[in-house]
Order: sequence, then C-alpha cells, then structure tokens
Amino acid sequence: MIRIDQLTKAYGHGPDAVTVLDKLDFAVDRGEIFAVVGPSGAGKSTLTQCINLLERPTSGSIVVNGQELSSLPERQLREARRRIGTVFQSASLFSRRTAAQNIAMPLEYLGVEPRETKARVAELLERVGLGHRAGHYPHQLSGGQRQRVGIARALALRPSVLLSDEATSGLDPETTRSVVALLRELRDDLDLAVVFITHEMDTVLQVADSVAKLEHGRIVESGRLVDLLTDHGSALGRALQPQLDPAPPADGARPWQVTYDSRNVPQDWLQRVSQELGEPAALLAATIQNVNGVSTGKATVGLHAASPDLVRDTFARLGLRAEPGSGRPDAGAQDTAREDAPATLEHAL
Ligand SMILES: Nc1ncnc2c1ncn2[C@@H]1O[C@H](COP(=O)(O)OP(=O)(O)OP(=O)(O)O)[C@@H](O)[C@H]1O
Repeated sequence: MIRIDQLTKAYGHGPDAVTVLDKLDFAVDRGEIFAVVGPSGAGKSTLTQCINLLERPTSGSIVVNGQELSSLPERQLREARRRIGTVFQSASLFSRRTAAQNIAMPLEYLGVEPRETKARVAELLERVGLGHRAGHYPHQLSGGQRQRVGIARALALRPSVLLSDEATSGLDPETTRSVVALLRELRDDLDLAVVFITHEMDTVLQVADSVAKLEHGRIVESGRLVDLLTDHGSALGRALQPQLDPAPPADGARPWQVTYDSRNVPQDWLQRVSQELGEPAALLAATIQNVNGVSTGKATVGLHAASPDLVRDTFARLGLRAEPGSGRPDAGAQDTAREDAPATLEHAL
C-alpha cells in the first residue's frame, strides 16, 4: 500500500515561495484504484512527480509498504523507485525501440540477464494482450496498444504501486475502456495499489474504487466512489455524473430531477413511483451505472402530481431524492412559484 502523509510541496523561497501541494493525506490499499481528479493547475503533475520520487516534497512523507521513501538518500531512492511503476500519457515510448525493447528497458538498466529479461518481457507482453506485437515499433501500434506497452514497461520491475499519470488522456472512448479494463484486471491479479491521476471525470466513473478532488493544491473532497455517487450532498459525486439533456415534459407535467441517494434503489423504481402516485411517470432522461455492484445515477422524470411533498416522499421511500425543476439555472424559481399554489390546494382537497 501507499500512504501520503501531510505532503507539501512549495516552489521558490521566502516571500516568493508558492505552495503547490498543501498537506495532502491519503492512503491507497493493495487491490484499490484511487483516482485523483482536478482542474488544470490544481497540482496533479506536481503530485505525480512527488509520488514517483522525481521531486522531493518540501515536507510530509510517502510511505510504501511501511517504508518512508521521500527522505531516502539518493542511492537508496533509486532503488525505492522500483516499487512504484509509472504509466505516462500515450506518447512516452522510445520510437526506435520495438514494443519488446521498450518493455525491456528497466530490466536492462538493472543489469538483469538477457535470458531472464527476454522471458520476463514475453510474459509481460502476454499479460497485456500483445504477445503478437513484440517486434512492432510504436508507430506500428494503435494508441491503445502503445498504452499497453507503457503499462507492461511500468510493471517490469514488479512494483507494488502503479502510478497512472493521465494514462487515458487523448484516447478515444473505446480505447479508454479497454485500457481501464486492463488496469482493473491488473489491480486484482497483481494486488496493486493504483494511483490514477486524471482530469477526465467520466474515466473516473469507469476505473476508480475511491476518488479525491484536488483543488489549489488541497484535497477538497474524497471518499469511496459508490458513497459519493449515492450521496446527493456530495459535490464531487454530482460532478462525476454525466450531464443530462432531458426531453421536454408533456403539457401540464413538470420535470423532476431524481438522484440515486442510497445503495438499495430498486430497479423498478419508475413503475413503483407511477403506481404510488397513480399516474405514469414519464422518463425524460436518465444515466444509470453499475459501480462496483451498486446502481447509481440520476434521471429526469415528468409528472403531473401536484403535491411536491407527496412526490418527494414517494421517491424517498425508494432511496431516491427528487427535486422539482428543469435543472436550468433560471427555471427553479418560476417552477416553485407555479407549483406551490395548486399543490397546497390539491393536498387540502
Ligand atoms: N517548477 C515550478 N515552479 C513554480 N511553480 C510551479 C512549478 N511547477 C508547477 N508550478 C505551479 O504549480 C501549480 C500546479 O501545477 P501542476 O502542473 O502540478 O498542475 P496540474 O494540475 O498538473 O495542471 P495541468 O492539468 O494543467 O497539467 C501551477 O500553478 C503551476 O504554475
């Protein structure tokens, strides 16, 4: 496992010092993928460089399998780096070396016997599904295949931590999915602790077990992905959900924003809502994902039902949170005003 304690990185000195990472704390267990997301300038690259020990932290520590690495003297630091394999953004292979030769590089640097290197490279190529591409040069490989070579190279020295630095950035959605599937497979088979640094929120949904949001060098929110996605109060959970573009509701109906607010939402919630409210609920938009065996998501539903409290309660009993309105920033006030009078009236009747 890897544990980051109070990690701080400042550039410059005295009054000119700029703190880029400010007392970060997190831990990633074996068999866990921990995603770090954040906007441009949040400090992701700096964090990457500190974790793979290319930059020394100003203070704080990086502990891998119980050993503090960041303050080791230079020679021991070189050795310690082997415990952390890094996968870089796609174009990081040596263009004049074949896939097999790229993967062999870390082993050659270490002076591993050629025969042993050959066997290990063959094993790694098979492991990432590229046994038939050993002799291909990077320009003869697709983006996804190049990334698989990068992953194999990162695993050459049998690290216990895999650091993925924007590894899927610039890949098309299909290729991203296959790289993500490989990382999840490796997490399980090799019991790796994976730190997955990215600016792509949609990839986090596919890959992460846990996630932290970095903003101005601080972790502003973090947690298990499933917990964040099933907590309507989580800003990070909301930001991780894909945006919806709902169809307009039928005349006289109003849209309700529905979010999964529990791990136990029944699959037939739409039917149940319709039954309990005595009217068909119209599905105007929805995104539902299976995240580590739990359904999470959100939807927009059109309803005529007049009592907001009744609607909210009906959804709440099913583990869903419902709020009226189209979701358009300027629509909420009008929607509420329109709804209150008839709602109260109908409730009273
Ligand atoms: N060597 C340096 N000296 C001074 N400031 C630096 C240095 N490296 C990075 N910074 C500053 O640290 C902040 C974080 O930069 P960093 O590159 O880590 O962010 P990032 O989240 O990776 O951004 P991006 O997604 O755009 O690559 C920025 O404000 C940047 O200007």
